Amino acid sequence: MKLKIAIQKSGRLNEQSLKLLKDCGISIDNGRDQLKVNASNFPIEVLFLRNGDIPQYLRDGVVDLAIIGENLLYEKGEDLPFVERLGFSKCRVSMAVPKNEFYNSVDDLQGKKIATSYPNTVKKFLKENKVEAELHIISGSVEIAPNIGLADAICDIVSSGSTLFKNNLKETDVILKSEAVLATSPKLSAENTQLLQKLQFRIQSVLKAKESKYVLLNAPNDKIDEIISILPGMKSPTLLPLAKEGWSSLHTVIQQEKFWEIIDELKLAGAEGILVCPIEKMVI
Ligand SMILES: Nc1ncnc2c1ncn2[C@@H]1O[C@H](COP(=O)(O)OP(=O)(O)OP(=O)(O)O)[C@@H](O)[C@H]1O
Ligand SMILES: O=P(O)(O)OC[C@H]1O[C@H](OP(=O)(O)OP(=O)(O)O)[C@H](O)[C@@H]1O
Ligand SMILES: [Mg+2]
Repeated sequence: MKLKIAIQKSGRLNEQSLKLLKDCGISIDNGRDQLKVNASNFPIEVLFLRNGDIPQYLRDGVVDLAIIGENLLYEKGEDLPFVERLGFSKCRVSMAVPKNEFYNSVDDLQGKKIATSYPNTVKKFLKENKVEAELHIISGSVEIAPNIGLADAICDIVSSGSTLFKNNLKETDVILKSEAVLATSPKLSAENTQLLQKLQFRIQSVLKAKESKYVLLNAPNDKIDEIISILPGMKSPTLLPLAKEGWSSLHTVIQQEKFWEIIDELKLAGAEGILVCPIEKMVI
């Protein structure tokens, strides 16, 4: 009994997918050019594959799981389920046209030429908007297409927007937002579903820890109640007496994004020596 997980052989998702497995305590020693590796301490085999091939492998049950972009599921695997969002490789799939081109609405794409590596995504978008356009399917460097006269518009992945900017294009419509997900095969066996649950538990502990911070601070005892009222969602923080008479140390876990919102309030309320530490795993 062993799970087979596909991850991208090389490219945007490869490094962070491997890091996630490592953070889950799964050791894989992928020697150079090895396309199939067994973990030494978890019943899982990692297959390094081309991104675009992965949906079909999932469908056929050749692999049980895969780490892929949600956008690829939308393009090639709408029938395939996913069980976790993994929080990395966040991007969107968008339409774009030359910066100086007049663009009011999607109707302006009527009869135009659109270059893309994601034909099904574009077809769905055009159909929903009742627009007919001509597709040019290319496998990369899509943003160059309008500049070389190949197309009037493009549909591609946008993250920082710098590739669009450098190619004098403007984003006009966001078709979908995406991040890496853990997708599953519809043919997953009952035994492997159990293993998947084990893996998911580990992934959730890692993800939860990433979004949380362990905060320690010192404060005079008469300020502790006020400080606790500022801390979001805290039921019962740990309180320890300091050697200094009348002072305590307060320990708590808060969401990283909340921390910056409340730091000034904490200081104003009398908190001192505030330490913010990363959490490696969080088991709930
Ligand atoms: N600029 C980006 N920022 C964030 N995420 C991105 C970006 N570009 C791509 N992605 C995400 O990473 C995934 C993989 O992209 P990448 O360009 O590495 O591979 P690919 O060209 O789709 O596939 P292949 O493995 O066949 O080369 C995409 O499906 C998308 O979800
Ligand atoms: O908005 P940005 O931050 O500029 O990112 C978007 C770019 O990143 C991806 O290309 P990638 O570098 O993966 O090259 P590729 O075309 O070979 O896939 C995508 O295809 C865009 O071109
Ligand atoms: Mg790419």
